[in-house]
Amino acid sequence: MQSAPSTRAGSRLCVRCGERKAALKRPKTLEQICRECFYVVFEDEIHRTIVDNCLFKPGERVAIGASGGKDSTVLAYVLSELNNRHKYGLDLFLLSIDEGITGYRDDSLETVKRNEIQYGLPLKIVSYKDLYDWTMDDIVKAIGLKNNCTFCGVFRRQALDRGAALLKVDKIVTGHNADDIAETVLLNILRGDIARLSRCTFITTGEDGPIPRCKPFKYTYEKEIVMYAYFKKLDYFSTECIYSPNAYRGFAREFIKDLERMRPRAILDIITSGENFRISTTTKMPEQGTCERCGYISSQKLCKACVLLDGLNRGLPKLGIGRTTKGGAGADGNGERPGKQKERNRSSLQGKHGNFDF
Ligand SMILES: Nc1ncnc2c1ncn2[C@@H]1O[C@H](COP(=O)(O)OP(=O)(O)OP(=O)(O)O)[C@@H](O)[C@H]1O
Repeated sequence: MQSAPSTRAGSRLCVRCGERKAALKRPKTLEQICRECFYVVFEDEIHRTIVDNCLFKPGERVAIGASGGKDSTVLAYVLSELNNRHKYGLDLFLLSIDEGITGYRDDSLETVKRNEIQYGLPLKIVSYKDLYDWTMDDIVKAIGLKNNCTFCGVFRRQALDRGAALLKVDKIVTGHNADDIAETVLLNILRGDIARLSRCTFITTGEDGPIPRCKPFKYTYEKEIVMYAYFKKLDYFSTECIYSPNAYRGFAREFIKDLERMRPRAILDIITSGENFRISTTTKMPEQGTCERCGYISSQKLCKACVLLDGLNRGLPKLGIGRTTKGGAGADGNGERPGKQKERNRSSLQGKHGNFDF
């Protein structure tokens, strides 16, 4: 269901081509441009981001994390266009994680299945039920609405890696956009999460982990993604997750939207600030190892997913939430006790959908 974005352009000519009537005011620059020029600048900026940051090598297999939402749908569409146009030589796949959220993910997966046909990209779906024997519906029954995003974020992160391994891809790309990254910078500052602050602006992460992840929309504004999807009539699913009442991120989001209204560059400025933070050399950072139980990357004896699963399976779903557990991955950002550097450096994996750090 697509609602019309506000495009607010007058009857002037496009400032780029000077020929066609302007159809929209570009949110990033406030230029009045026509639709055709908007497509060109939007796609070219993503192409430049890909080339300037050497995101891909010819011949690579790349999984697009496809939720059916606007960001990943536009990413799948634009990436396959650019791949053909600029001959990147990539083998693209859609990778969807079915968290088991009735009335939300089942519907959005139907959109991804249509995208599979529309864009001619093979789709792989991996479910929490198969991987963990728990769906998010089951988890919410056990833990309630508070903190469920922690489970979802931790489990999705691993599920994407496991799905990517099944597809034998070299890279995962996600639809995280400039607004998402600016929010994450702000939230990491507010939570004092230095370890995450230092890497949340990286365009590629996880190069030391199982499969690197990149964010080709790092500099792409959410409003422009919505406009692009709307004008191109892309088929996407636009309902918010029924289990994600993450108020803290919501406030950060609203704050950034207010700043953007006053100064469109604010989003890029926050990202630049995040990139330029320098972490004191005396700050202790977590050391990367592997989980003793499942072998997944972890800075603790057990990875966060195993700690959370332990809690669920023992009927103690709050185990691993908001408190550091002995021998297990530590505190979640929300339940954090102040002033404990060691804990603050650990994961606060709670994002809009729990996925703070890609
Ligand atoms: N269930 C999923 N399966 C595969 N990839 C996912 C899934 N959920 C999120 N992602 C990936 O993580 C990115 C950021 O997810 P987030 O939950 O923040 O949603 P979003 O900003 O609304 O993005 P989208 O509009 O693509 O849903 C998505 O763009 C997508 O690439």
